[in-house]
Amino acid sequence: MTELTGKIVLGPHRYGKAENRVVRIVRDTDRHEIRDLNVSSCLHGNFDAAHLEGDQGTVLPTDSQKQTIYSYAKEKGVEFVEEYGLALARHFVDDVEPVRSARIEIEEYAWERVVVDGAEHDHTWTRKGSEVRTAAITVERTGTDRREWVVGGLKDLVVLKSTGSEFQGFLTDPYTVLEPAEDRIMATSLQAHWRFASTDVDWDTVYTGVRATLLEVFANLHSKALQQSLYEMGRAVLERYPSIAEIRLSAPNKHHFLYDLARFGVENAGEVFHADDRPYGLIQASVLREDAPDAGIAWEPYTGAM
Ligand SMILES: O=c1[nH]c(=O)c2[nH]c(=O)[nH]c2[nH]1
Repeated sequence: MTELTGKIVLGPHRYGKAENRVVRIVRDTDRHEIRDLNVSSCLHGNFDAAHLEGDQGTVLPTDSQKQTIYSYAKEKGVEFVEEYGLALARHFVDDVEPVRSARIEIEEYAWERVVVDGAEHDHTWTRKGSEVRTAAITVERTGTDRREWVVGGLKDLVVLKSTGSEFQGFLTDPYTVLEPAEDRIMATSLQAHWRFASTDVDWDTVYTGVRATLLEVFANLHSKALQQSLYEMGRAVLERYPSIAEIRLSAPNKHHFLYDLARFGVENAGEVFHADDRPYGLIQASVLREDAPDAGIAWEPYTGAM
């Protein structure tokens, strides 16, 4: 047994208010708008004494962070979640002395208008699908220098194609029982997060375009594996959007196994499947430019929201 006797010290630490559920209604006219957000703040800085001595002198309460998050939803607005996140992160870094870096993580839930008598209703919506838009904004101060990173993204985008996917020619070992598939269902619940090279971006246009590009390539590429699909999806995004330095993709392989109907003398030519929920293959890849600017702490997750 190894016995360790080294001095015990405080390691990395940070704190914030996680998962503030902010719903902002814009009611300047009779046609209201809704933004439905889950916002987390995370501060990193000179907070050693709170851990070592119980001294709260440098600790801005997580409750104050929460109040700021709600007040900024009105003061700054949430038209673009990336700008709202930047305003919050800059505030914590610039105005709260002990803070060295601040990270704001945002999930946005989509709503769509109810249609009544053929017309979209002014102030009633239904929740739209499982898909979530995400943004992670990090601002860091070193001396007089300030660095900023914005990572846009989406998650829980469930997508399935019923042909145009194969998986063959794989390495085998004594435990391999998988049969090669030349025509299979491919389905996933996609997570994609893309890091911008700057903060001067047409946020919504890029979001809509990236989402459409991911789906277009998933649909149109004849896929030899999920790995190939992810790379081609990422490559297409970088080719079309020069404001993006890097994209990270994570895709559970939602397996659909051909159901054995031969036992009943019934033919099954790719028509009846069993959708298995676990275990699942989990394929992850990042695609980036060779000249991508330094990612710094852009990818350090806080809540696990992304
Ligand atoms: O697209 C796939 N990639 C894999 O790595 C893999 N492994 C597996 O069993 N099925 C699949 N499908």
